[in-house]
Amino acid sequence: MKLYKGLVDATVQAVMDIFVKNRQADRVVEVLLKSNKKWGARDRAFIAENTYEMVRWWRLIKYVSSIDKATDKDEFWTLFGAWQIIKPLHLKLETDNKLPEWEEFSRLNAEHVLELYAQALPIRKIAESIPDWIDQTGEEQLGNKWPSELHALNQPAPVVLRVNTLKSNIETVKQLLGAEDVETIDGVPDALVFKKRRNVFGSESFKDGFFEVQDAGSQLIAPFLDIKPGLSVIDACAGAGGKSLHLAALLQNSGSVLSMDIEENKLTELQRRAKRNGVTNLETMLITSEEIIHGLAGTADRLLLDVPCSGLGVLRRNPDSKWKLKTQFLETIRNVQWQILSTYCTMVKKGGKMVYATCSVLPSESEDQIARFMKKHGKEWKLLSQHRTSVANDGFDGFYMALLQKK
Ligand SMILES: C[S@@+](CC[C@H](N)C(=O)[O-])C[C@H]1O[C@@H](n2cnc3c(N)ncnc32)[C@H](O)[C@@H]1O
Repeated sequence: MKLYKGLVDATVQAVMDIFVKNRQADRVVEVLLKSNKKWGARDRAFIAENTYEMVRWWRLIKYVSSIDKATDKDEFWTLFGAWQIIKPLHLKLETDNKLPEWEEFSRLNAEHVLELYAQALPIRKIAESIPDWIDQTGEEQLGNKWPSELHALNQPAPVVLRVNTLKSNIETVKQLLGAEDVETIDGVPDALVFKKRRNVFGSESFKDGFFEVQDAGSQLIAPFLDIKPGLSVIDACAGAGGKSLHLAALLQNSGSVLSMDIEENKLTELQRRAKRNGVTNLETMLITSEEIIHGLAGTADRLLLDVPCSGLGVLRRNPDSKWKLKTQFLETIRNVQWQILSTYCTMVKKGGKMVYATCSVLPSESEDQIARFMKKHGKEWKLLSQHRTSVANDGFDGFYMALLQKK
């Protein structure tokens, strides 16, 4: 293993910013990589990979370093060094684990680190690096499916694209990106996945709106809503519009998409993306009170409720969220989900359809909410189908979707 001090220092600083200053990992990496134009592609990959790996395996790394709470830079260097010692074993890589003889690594005893690593392996919450309460909740709610799901959620996610059929098609995008570098995905008609990780945001075809980056599981949600050209569709938790853009493409720019959210900045970003995507049938609306929802009663042929959730189905993309999530948040967010589901459903017309979706592996945010809804509203609603994607089973992020029809 060849390490360069400047790159290690940058990585150590990034990890410190994430854990000490409580900054978001993807933002920290983005800003850091922009700050030094001299770094080449390999340097950037080194910093990004090692930062994400350390965030992902944080509890394990602290355990093998015998550091409970790191606050100063020396400790972060030690944690980095410990990760380099166990990394080849833990990620099954064919690289050696000998550290350079730098002063910064002088506190580390490689033999002891490896002993502690062997001790950690049988303890799932440490070996899989997850807070006690998430491990316990996962086990309670997923039973024997939890260990494999948790393990899969700790693997880095592939880069998946959704080809924007308003502007291009899968064959053209394949050629533009290099047909030998991408693959199609069975059952997800507009998806292309990179064989090797690649940053696509700088490419001309991205700037031209030929594709968006969107996980395969997420790409199943808009079609699940049974979209046909000409329909009027509401996406009530639209965020920055990943699924709104897909809905507009499935409508072939006919009918209408009304994208709503409670956060204005997300809707502004959505409008920017809609323009790049060549979307012409979409409007945004900020939700400022429940009156806005009542005012749209009975207007939608289709309603998407992509509700806020724990994000425990997308941990491989946002590994820092496992350290930031708190038990109390789960309780609160379930109430918000229920509130959205039971109030916003009034926007659907008779005979219209609604999809309730989460990016959580937990039934309490997903199947249980729909079961509760059907118990209360079974006279007015029919549950047509439910579907779950699983990182362990199909390699897609962990999404849940339920399709309901208003009688
Ligand atoms: C899972 S995210 C949506 C992701 C988005 N649909 C996409 O595909 O990119 C959930 C969204 O719900 C929004 N939200 C939270 N509470 C809400 C509420 N009461 N009504 C509507 N949207 C809400 C959040 O701001 C967030 O953007």
